[in-house]
Amino acid sequence: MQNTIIDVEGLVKRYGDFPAVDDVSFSMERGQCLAILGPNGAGKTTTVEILEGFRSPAAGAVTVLGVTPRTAGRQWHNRVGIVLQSVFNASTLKVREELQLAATSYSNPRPVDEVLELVGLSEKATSRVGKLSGGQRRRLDVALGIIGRPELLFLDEPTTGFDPTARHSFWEMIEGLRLEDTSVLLTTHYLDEAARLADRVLVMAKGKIVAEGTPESLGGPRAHLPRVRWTDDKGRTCEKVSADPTAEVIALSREMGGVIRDLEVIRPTLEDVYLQLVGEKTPEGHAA
Ligand SMILES: Nc1ncnc2c1ncn2[C@@H]1O[C@H](COP(=O)(O)OP(=O)(O)OP(=O)(O)O)[C@@H](O)[C@H]1O
Repeated sequence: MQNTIIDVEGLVKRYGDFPAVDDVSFSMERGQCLAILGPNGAGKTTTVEILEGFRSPAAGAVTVLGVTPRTAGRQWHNRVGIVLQSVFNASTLKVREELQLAATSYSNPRPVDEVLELVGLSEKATSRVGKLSGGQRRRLDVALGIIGRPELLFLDEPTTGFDPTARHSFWEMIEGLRLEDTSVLLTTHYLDEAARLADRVLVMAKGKIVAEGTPESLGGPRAHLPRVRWTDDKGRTCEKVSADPTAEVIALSREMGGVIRDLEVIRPTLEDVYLQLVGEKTPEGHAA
């Protein structure tokens, strides 16, 4: 079985003259969860829609599961699960019926009740699709994406509209699917979601990849250094980036005669690193 399941080389997509995706290359290995992050309009959905076969590239080469998505046949579609960014589902069916109908398209679908349980919709099995709340509809979208037991699952902003409990259940569900070797390509604006689920992260901005790495290494080692923050004797907030915060705190404690006012040691989250990468935040505070 091949290990590279997504291979993108020099991908370009223009809308008129506007380069929505501008010479993007990356690959994804089987079993990985890859998160594509980036501000609104960065080109994430356009890239993913090309990988899903919904759009044609202007230039570049794309293979997904060894096949060019735009011309892929039914067999390929059976191996791929897709949860689009927003889906208008005008179905008049009940939730279980909707899933039963979807399951008939696949050769080896998951049992409907198992899927209902996985996405937390068992109690809504007999409700009409049109009567679901926004978050419940989103769970149904995810259920429709996974019912065919896909090898590769595309999730475009899957937890938008979920309450915090539902998001945590969703993450556990994805972790469960990954234990069954499902590869996942995720786009999300929730950095905690990417940090929790992804092995690798790509950051896109203005149609290009501006950074890539693991959630722990993105942006280089300096971006992950902890900050020691405190209030000095004049009431000013001070901050120092340090590879050795313990030494910093000991030195400060000596200097300040024991108690360090408002002491905090802050480890940058993926969100902090991301915001610096896309230029929406500069390191704050002033050094001592
Ligand atoms: N069908 C279209 N016609 C013209 N321009 C488009 C079309 N679809 C997207 N664009 C433009 O291409 C750029 C990239 O859009 P895309 O939807 O890929 O971004 P995104 O990173 O997914 O954004 P978001 O986080 O808001 O979903 C945007 O500037 C958008 O306005």
